Amino acid sequence: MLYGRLDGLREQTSRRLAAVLLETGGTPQARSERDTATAMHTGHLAQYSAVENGLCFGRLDFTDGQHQHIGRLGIFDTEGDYEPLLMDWRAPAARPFYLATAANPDGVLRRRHVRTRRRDVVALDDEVLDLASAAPGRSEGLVGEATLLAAVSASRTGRMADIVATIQAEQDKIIRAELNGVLVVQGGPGTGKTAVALHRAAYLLYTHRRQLEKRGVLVVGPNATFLNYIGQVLPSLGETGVLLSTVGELYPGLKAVGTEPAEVAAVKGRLAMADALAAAVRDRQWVPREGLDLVHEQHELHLDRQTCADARGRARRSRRPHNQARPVFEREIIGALGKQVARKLGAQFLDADDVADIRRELREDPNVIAAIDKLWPVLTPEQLLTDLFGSAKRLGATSRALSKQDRDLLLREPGAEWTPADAPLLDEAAELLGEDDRAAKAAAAAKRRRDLAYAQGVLDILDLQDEADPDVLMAVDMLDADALVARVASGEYMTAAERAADDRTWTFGHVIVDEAQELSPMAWRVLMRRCPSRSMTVVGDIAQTGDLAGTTSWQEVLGPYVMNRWKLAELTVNYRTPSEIMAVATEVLANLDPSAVPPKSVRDAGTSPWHRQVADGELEAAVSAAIERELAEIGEGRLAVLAPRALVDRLSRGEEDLESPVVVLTVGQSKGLEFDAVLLVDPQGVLDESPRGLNDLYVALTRATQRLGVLHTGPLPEVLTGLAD
Ligand SMILES: Nc1ncnc2c1ncn2[C@@H]1O[C@H](COP(=O)(O)OP(=O)(O)OP(=O)(O)O)[C@@H](O)[C@H]1O
Repeated sequence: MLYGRLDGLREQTSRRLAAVLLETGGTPQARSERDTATAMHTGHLAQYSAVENGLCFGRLDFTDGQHQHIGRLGIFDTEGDYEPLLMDWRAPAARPFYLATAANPDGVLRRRHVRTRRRDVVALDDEVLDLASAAPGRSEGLVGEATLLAAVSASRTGRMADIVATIQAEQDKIIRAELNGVLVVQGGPGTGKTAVALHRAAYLLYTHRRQLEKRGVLVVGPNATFLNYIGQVLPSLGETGVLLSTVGELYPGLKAVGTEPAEVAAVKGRLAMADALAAAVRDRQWVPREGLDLVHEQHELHLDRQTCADARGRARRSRRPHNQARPVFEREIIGALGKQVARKLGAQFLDADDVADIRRELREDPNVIAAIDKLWPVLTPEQLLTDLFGSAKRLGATSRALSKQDRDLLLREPGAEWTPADAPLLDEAAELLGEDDRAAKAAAAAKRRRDLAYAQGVLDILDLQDEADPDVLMAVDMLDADALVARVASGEYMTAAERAADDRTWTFGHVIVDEAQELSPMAWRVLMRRCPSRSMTVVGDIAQTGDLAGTTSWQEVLGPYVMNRWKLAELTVNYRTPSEIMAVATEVLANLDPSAVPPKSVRDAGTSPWHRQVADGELEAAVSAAIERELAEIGEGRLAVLAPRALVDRLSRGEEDLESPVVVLTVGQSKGLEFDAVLLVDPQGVLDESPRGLNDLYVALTRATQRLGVLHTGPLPEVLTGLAD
């Protein structure tokens, strides 16, 4: 019945969309309403196809004899009295589905989980919430245990799936937490932090749609692979208005593909870089000790040191960003030069118009422009950083913020590719420099003239073609070039997320940060600029911090922005890693932080993780053999080989992505991901590779949902002695 309704909705919306698209003409307001209707119907159609799988996944039977079905979207009985036939999982009335327990049934008599494949029901799991089943020790507070265990034990596909059918109570509280303020979600590996973050985005958009639709929601992840891994979840929940991005991609157009030593990235991530960049900008506002000579139309002119210093002082006191302060500087310099020229011509013979002419000629003289460019150059963020990192002398100007050692680390060959750690610096530089928007405005005006000419051309052609029948109303009768350009340029068809992706200064209604422990202080500055309302969800695990610039304390990163006004929520149950593997990982965690409490696994795998020592020359062969054995064990699933960077190329098996049966990755690349089986090669190498080697080892051990094997050539690191030979 519900699928029948869904088909009906789809058909009705298609018809409405077709009708709107056929309409033409009308007032500008009618046109704008039409555009809104088009966007709305298109959005609904996308949502209807997104919810096709698992449309209805639950049913609640209440003690008063009523019942309610729960699903991916709300469907109402439009013929009768508008009763909900299917309740959206995000609606308040659906909450008991996630929260009711035998001890606290909230009017629920029975909770049913419905599992479907395509449009067929394949399984039902019922929980009767009566006192008999509330006996202690029966289940550990898990809701819908059978369905949950089926979900967590299923083979992985290489893409993350949504968890709407089995959200657990501690997760539900976070997903539905209030919109405002900063909420930190701390939880061990596999506790569903990523899943919770994404479902929270869907929940917030549903509950605060009016508030959030305009500014959009941003979800930040650590790298493109991870974003690819989680990319399907929100569409499967029917939400398309969320921008998924790395911090680097928030700087439009940047391809941060370069690599660099971890220590260099660590320096770039430090807060001191903000002061260093401010100093680097000031350093470009030059006052030459001997002044500057220049020639203007046969007049030999001289800008003395004091004149330059005064002009610089004026421009700085304007408190505008560097490029926007340049017109102030220019006005001062032109004024000073104008006086010199006037004196040479005989000031007493000149009137105000002559003086204005002199100034204009000065402003247009390439020699004068070149002189001003030397003293106060217009700079792009890219130029500023390239010049700074390419010169020990320029780096010297930052010595108040950076030590000699830091500056030596930053020095690099010109032409090097941008790295992820450069992205927050470019963004910071863009803030300090501002845009000299005179050029941009002129370019925009020129573009508009071209667009208008083009639009007129299009309309002329349409007009010519239709000359045959003067009685038929044509596009040209209703649309002039102006309106055509406005319609295309207004971006009315774009969602907030699409517009935000191209705009460095866009501010979001809510920002969700995943793997937040990895972000450097400079990256936090970027995110805070994008979220002045400080409505944020910050998700991570400080025991998994691998980046040297990353954090080991939430207060440390958030304090500068919200002091202690942030809330902490914790997740304690591990849905990914079986207890046998978690026992090994717990040993590592205890070495990392003796006070840390490991998350509790929901299930046993029934097999023990293993290790094997092999001779160095036989490593490749041993890895291949182990891959074959493990693949035979996991059948449909995915396997990852995790190794130190130095070994990854040696072990790589050619083209592969997350959906391949086997991938070879560094531990850093595997962060946030999961696989049915994991082969960890050379754990000692992982430990030696970074000062945060223990954290990396902890991450590597907690990626598997079923099986874990460790291959090593040297002795087994002491923290892993719990493994079976
Ligand atoms: N309530 C749930 N029902 C079903 N599966 C769940 C639930 N919660 C989490 N999972 C599953 O557990 C796995 C781990 O979740 P997720 O990747 O969100 O954890 P995480 O806390 O982000 O882990 P890490 O810190 O290691 O990145 C995923 O496969 C997720 O689908």
